Amino acid sequence: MSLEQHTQLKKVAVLGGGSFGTVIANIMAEKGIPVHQWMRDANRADEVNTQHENTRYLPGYALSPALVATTDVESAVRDAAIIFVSIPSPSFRDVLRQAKPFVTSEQYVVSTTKGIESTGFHLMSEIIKDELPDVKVGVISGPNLAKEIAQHHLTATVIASEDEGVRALVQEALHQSYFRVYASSDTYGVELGGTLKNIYAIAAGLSAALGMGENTRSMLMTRSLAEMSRFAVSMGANPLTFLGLAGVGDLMVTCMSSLSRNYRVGYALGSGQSLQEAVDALGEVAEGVNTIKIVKEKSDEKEIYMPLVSGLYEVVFNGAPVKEVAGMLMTNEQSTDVEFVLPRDAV
Ligand SMILES: NC(=O)C1=CN([C@@H]2O[C@H](COP(=O)(O)OP(=O)(O)OC[C@H]3O[C@@H](n4cnc5c(N)ncnc54)[C@H](O)[C@@H]3O)[C@@H](O)[C@H]2O)C=CC1
Ligand SMILES: O=C(CO)COP(=O)(O)O
Repeated sequence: MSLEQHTQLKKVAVLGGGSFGTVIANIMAEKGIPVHQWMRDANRADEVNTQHENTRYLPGYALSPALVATTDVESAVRDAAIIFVSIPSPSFRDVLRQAKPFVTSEQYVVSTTKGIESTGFHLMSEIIKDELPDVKVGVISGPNLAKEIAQHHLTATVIASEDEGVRALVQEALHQSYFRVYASSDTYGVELGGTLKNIYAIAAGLSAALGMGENTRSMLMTRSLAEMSRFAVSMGANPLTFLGLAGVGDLMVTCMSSLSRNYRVGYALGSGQSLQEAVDALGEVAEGVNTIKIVKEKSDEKEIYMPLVSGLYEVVFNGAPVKEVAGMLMTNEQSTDVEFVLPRDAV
């Protein structure tokens, strides 16, 4: 479908009834675009349609009365110009398969999910291409705490796609007075940025719970950026993407806000809870927990130097004391600040 044909957005679909799916759907409903949000829970759909609230994931936030929720995936997806998929990574492929019989090659499919499929290291854009090889694909990512968007705090995101039409249409669909959408062609880098920062948000929550200071937090965030861009570049991403909203922008918000679920998991661990207790208390997805494991495995396999990931893995999954791990990181071999300026092996 050409861009001209798309410009009147007659219908958009959002798959997922959680906090992010709901705010993305609501942004478009508020500007008059017909939005069909698919969710599996019939009571929740009924609540969105009649009370205009999602009390499980966004309690206390009024939703647009124009937002239509449904449990029928066919009616949600059929004839939608864009299908946003906002489903946690472990279920992403399964939900795409449910939608697949009703999706045509003219539709655009855009992931909002910040995670990696555990078997085979697939990002969500790769799963879309795998399951729906004929559609055009995009991802959105950036510093986008759902509850702040629901309150209309000024926010920006990135639409990344190799296809100009996808980028333009998503900008048109999501742009709002409080929501600005920037474009990128580095799909893999933007997607990895959103995914990897969840790991470091857990580390930031841990260090906050242990009363570490602001110097520590700045060091942690900056070295996290160095580590995540090193990993992403070795996987084929553009390092400059990490200077943008989907890199440093998302890293900052997630490492600094207690609204981040990943940060909260880290904080709970640092306060003495077990991983199971921390995850159970959250009741929502914290993608970073699985991502630590998946990225640790991949970095070991590809021999990518990721001391923060290795240390965090020991803390989260093997019960290593944080202070001991932090001590080891501080006494590691000497290194360089920005390795794209002075390579690591130059010291
Ligand atoms: N909440 C946020 O602030 C942001 C979240 N994201 C990303 O968006 C993705 C979705 O996150 P949230 O909406 O926040 O998660 P959430 O935990 O709030 O909700 C997850 C939703 O997915 C549904 N779901 C899970 N498995 C399902 C299945 N098999 N079939 C049907 N529905 C299923 C749940 O019922 C729930 O409605 C995550 O990857 C997250 O990292 C991205 C930006 C911001
Ligand atoms: O990705 C997010 C903000 O950009 C949300 O982070 P959490 O999944 O940690 O809540």
